[in-house]
Amino acid sequence: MTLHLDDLRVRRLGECRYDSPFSEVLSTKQTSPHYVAEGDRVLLEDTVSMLTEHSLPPDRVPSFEAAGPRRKIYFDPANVTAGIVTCGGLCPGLNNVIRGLVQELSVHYKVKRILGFRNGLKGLTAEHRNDTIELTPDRVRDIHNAGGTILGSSRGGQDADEMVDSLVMRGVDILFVIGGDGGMRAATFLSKAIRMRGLDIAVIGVPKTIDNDLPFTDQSFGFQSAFARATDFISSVSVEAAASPNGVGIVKLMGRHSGFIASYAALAANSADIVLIPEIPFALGGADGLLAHVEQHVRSKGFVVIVLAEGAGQDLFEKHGLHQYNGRGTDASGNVKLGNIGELLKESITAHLTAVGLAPSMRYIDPSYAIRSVAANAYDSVYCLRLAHAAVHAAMSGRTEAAVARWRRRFVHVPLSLMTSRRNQVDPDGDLWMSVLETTCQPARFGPAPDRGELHRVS
Ligand SMILES: Nc1ncnc2c1ncn2[C@@H]1O[C@H](COP(=O)(O)OP(=O)(O)OP(=O)(O)O)[C@@H](O)[C@H]1O
Ligand SMILES: O=P(O)(O)OC[C@H]1O[C@](O)(CO)[C@@H](O)[C@@H]1O
Ligand SMILES: [Mg+2]
Repeated sequence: MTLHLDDLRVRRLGECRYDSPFSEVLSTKQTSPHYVAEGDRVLLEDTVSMLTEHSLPPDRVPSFEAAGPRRKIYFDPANVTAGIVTCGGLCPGLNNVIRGLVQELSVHYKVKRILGFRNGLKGLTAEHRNDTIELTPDRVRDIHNAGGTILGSSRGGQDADEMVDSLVMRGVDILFVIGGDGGMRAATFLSKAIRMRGLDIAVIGVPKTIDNDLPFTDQSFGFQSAFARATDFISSVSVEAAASPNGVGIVKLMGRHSGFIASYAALAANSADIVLIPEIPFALGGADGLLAHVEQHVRSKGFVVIVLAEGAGQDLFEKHGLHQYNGRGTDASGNVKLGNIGELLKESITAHLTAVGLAPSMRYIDPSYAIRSVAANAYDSVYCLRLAHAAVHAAMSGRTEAAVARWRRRFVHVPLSLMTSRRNQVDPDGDLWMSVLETTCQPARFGPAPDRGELHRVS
C-alpha cells in the first residue's frame, strides 16, 4: 500500500485558542538534529532510493506531523476531564504511561479531573462506567515500579455507542487508549461514533504491544524490557542443554504473528542454534528439515538450543494431522488461539533423536507471562514517559483519531486507522533476520518437507 501525504494527516477538533503552558519555551525553538519544530514534519521513508522513487517536491513527500507541545491549545485545561484505559494483554510500562499522562496533565496543564476506566474497554460499558478510579499525581506516584496496570485490562468486544454514552455521561473530553491492534481498532470505531454524533471529544492512542507487531513505530514500549527477560530464560536453557547428554533446549516465547521477541532475545543471549518465527515457515522432516538439522547439531556439538515464537510453524498441525496440539477457536477479542508448537517440537524432536540412537535430555520452557508482566527497565521507563508527554500534548492541542509513536527516532502523530492497516513483522529479507542467520548459522529455510512420512509420528 503506497501512502500519500494526505493519508498521514491527523484530524483536529478545531482552532487552538488557548495559550499553552509551553508557549514561552517554544517561542525560540527551531528544528535541529534533536528537535522537530511545531509545524515541521518527519519523513515516512528514510533512504535516498525511496525518496527519489516518488520524485515529489519536499512539501508533498509523505511525512508525519511532529509530536510535542504547541504554543496554542484547543482545550481550556480548567474545564477538561481526561480518561485513561488500558486494553489487551499486559506489557511492561503500562503503569509508566499512566503515571506520565497523569503527571503531565496535572502538573503542566493543570487538568483537575482524570478518570481511570477499569478493566479495559469493559470499563466503558453501561455496567461498569461508574466504577472508575480518580487519578491524581499522589495516586500514581509509585506505580511505575511495578509491572501490569493499576487500571486492569481485558479482552472482548464492546459496543462503540455504549462507550460514547459513557464518555458523555462522565463528562470526558479526552480519552487515552493504551492498547494493541485490538485497542487501536476499538479506538478507531469509538472515534468514528464520536464524530458521527458531532461530539467534541479527543481520542488519542498510545500503541502497546509486547509482540512489537504494530506498524509505524520503531519499537513499541515495553518490548525491550520483555525481550531482556526472555534472554534470561534462553541463557538458563542453554546452560542446562550444554551440561546434559544430547541436550535439547527449547524456549517458546510470545509472538503471535511476529517473531521480534524471539529474534531479539536470541541475539541478546547469543547462544541459540535455531530461531523459528511465524514469518518463516519450516518443515520438520526431510534432508533439509528441522529434525535433520537438530540431529546434526546434537551429533557434532553435543547439544542444541532452539528459540521459537509461539506463532511459528502453525501450518504443521494440519499438515501432519497433529490435531492434539492444535489451537481451538478464538479468544474473546477474536484472536485465533494458537496450536502449541513448543509441545509439538518437544515431542517430535524427542521421537526423532531417540529413533536415531541419540535419546535426548529435553529442557523445554515456556516463560510466557513471566516476560510480559515485568516492570519496565530504565530505557522503557524513559520511552513510556516521553510517549505519555506526546500523547497529552496531542490531545490538548485538539488532535484526535491519532496515535503517538516514535518513528525513526522522532515522536510523531499517526492517524489511528493506519495503526491497524498493516502488521509489523520480521522481514525475511531484512537486516534483523540476516543478523539472526549470521549469529545462529542456521540455514535460511528448513525444508521444503518432502512429505514422505519421514516425520516420526508422536502419540
Ligand atoms: N475488531 C474489533 N472491533 C472493536 N473492538 C475491538 C476489536 N478488536 C478488539 N477490540 C477491543 O479492543 C480491546 C483489546 O483488544 P485485544 O484483546 O485484541 O488486545 P490488543 O489491544 O490487541 O492488545 P494485545 O494484542 O497487545 O494483547 C478488546 O477488549 C476490545 O474491546
Ligand atoms: O493469554 P492472553 O492474555 O490472551 O495473552 C496472550 C497473547 O497476548 C500477547 O502477549 C499479545 O497479543 C501475545 O503474544 C499472546 O499470544
Ligand atoms: Mg492484539
